[in-house]
Amino acid sequence: MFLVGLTGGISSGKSSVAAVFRELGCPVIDADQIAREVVQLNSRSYRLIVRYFGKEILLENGEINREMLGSIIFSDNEKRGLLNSITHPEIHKAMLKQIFKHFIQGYRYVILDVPLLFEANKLTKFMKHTIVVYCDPQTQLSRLMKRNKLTQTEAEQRISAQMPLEQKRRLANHVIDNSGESSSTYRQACKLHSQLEDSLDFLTVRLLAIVTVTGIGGLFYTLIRRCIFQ
Ligand SMILES: Nc1ncnc2c1ncn2[C@@H]1O[C@H](COP(=O)(O)OP(=O)(O)OP(=O)(O)O)[C@@H](O)[C@H]1O
Repeated sequence: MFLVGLTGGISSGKSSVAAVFRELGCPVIDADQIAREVVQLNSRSYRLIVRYFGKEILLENGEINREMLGSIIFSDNEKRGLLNSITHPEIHKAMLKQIFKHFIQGYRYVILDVPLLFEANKLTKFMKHTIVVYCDPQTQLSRLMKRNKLTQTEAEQRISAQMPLEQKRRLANHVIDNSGESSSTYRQACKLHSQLEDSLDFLTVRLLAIVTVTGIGGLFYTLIRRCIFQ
């Protein structure tokens, strides 16, 4: 099995493309969803966040006010680092669990939907392929304004707070252009899915797993034989 990173810009169409891959039977691990799960009430990360950021960041129902936390760390590098050091290990652990589950289930590849894949950078080295969901600047702006009910200035501010989509496009080894109709995006995703399914990259990890399991099994067998026959 191998890992494929799916990323893009705000409102460029990552969720829409992820939905197509799911429909095609490919497992998609959603980093945003995991990030929400690891800070759920009374989890380890939750307790640490409340300890370091105070009860002011809680909503009335006791859950973390993610928007408030987001605005606190937006302009404070030290606090962002602290929050990342609390949540990232938990997020990575949860991701690894899901990756392992899909590996055991025999999937050839798994998609990791990580909006800040290139910004975070740490994960890219584990990705055999990277996909950027691109759309032209005008389309991205109008879709964002429409979806989030933002003014043009607000939407432009959100877009410019991220790494430029053009730059992400150059960093990726596959690009799905979502500037047009959904049907065009669907066709591009289907084509890429067949290409990834046909790739023999999945064999590397499978062979490695077989060699490891056989090696460990052989070692145990030798040890047991020695214990019995000595
Ligand atoms: N090909 C398309 N044609 C028309 N609208 C589209 C198309 N693709 C996506 N959209 C719309 O654009 C908006 C953004 O799409 P989507 O939620 O998939 O993007 P995203 O990259 O996951 O966004 P974010 O990361 O900001 O949550 C949604 O309202 C979606 O319905």
